[in-house]
Amino acid sequence: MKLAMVGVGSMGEALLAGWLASGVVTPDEVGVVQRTAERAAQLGERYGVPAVSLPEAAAAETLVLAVKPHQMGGVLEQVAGSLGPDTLVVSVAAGVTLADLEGALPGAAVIRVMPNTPSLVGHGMAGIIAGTSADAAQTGRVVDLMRAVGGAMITDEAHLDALTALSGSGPAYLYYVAEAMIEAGVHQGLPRAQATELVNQTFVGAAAMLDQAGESATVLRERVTSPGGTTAAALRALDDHGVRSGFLAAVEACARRSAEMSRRD
Ligand SMILES: NC(=O)C1=CN([C@@H]2O[C@H](COP(=O)(O)OP(=O)(O)OC[C@H]3O[C@@H](n4cnc5c(N)ncnc54)[C@H](OP(=O)(O)O)[C@@H]3O)[C@@H](O)[C@H]2O)C=CC1
Ligand SMILES: O=C(O)[C@@H]1CCC=N1
Repeated sequence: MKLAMVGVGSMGEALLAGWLASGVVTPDEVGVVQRTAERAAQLGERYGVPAVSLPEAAAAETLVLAVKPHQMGGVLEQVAGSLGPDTLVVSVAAGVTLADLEGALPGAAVIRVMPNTPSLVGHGMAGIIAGTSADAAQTGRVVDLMRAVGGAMITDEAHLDALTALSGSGPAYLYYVAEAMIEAGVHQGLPRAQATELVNQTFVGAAAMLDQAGESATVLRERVTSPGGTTAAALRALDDHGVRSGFLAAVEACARRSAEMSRRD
């Protein structure tokens, strides 16, 4: 089996769907392990991927672990007993360090990835950290998998809390801003459906500009901001309400929580 996944919830399904849509793997090359038979059957219907046993999954070329951090200890114990000699283990869990993974799976090739849910639509962003036993070809294999569903950045574990606070959790901040803008539009008297279409398409357009216009966020913002005009009034209100410092505090809190989750003392 080319790719096995243990835990296919929000993040696991985003990766699975993105990988299958990209063609980097086909359904017959994948096996999934889920806690309940109902969820496994749902994934089978949705993606044509078979449910496999944990020992079968543990012998796959690449084994992706996408359970919640607190569920990882039990899963690693089970995996340790049946890990294939050449199986590459990829964990996407926040707060489960390379030392935790390598301690539970002595000698195994392990790679930590911090992905995000836009992988579902091929616009993910992932940080990748190779463990001590992972070789360049194995790291390259994970880079290829993550590039198939978006961007990939090789980094080191010292930067993972900050990376988690930007790209791992970041989509949630943007959905939060989108929700707030839609609500503001409704307050201005727009029907909710219209406010939603206006905001969603504005996000799509602004994101495409960041991606394709070759200009910084600062330059793009300045181009919208006519002197003495409407945007300047809006940005002044955002500053007055501490939105910029709110983002600084949010990113700090996220990175701090990621670090806390990584500490076992
Ligand atoms: N959500 C996100 O945006 C991101 C999440 N992550 C990481 O991804 C991991 C998963 O998060 P998320 O997808 O949000 O969580 P979910 O709860 O949505 O998914 C976890 C999945 O694992 C399943 N599961 C639990 N225990 C087992 C087991 N022993 N064997 C097989 N399957 C099992 C759960 O099944 P059941 O529901 O039946 O318990 C569930 O489907 C976390 O470690 C998180 O840190 C990383 C980056 C972004
Ligand atoms: O909220 C969490 O803990 C996970 C990790 C990054 C995004 N979601």
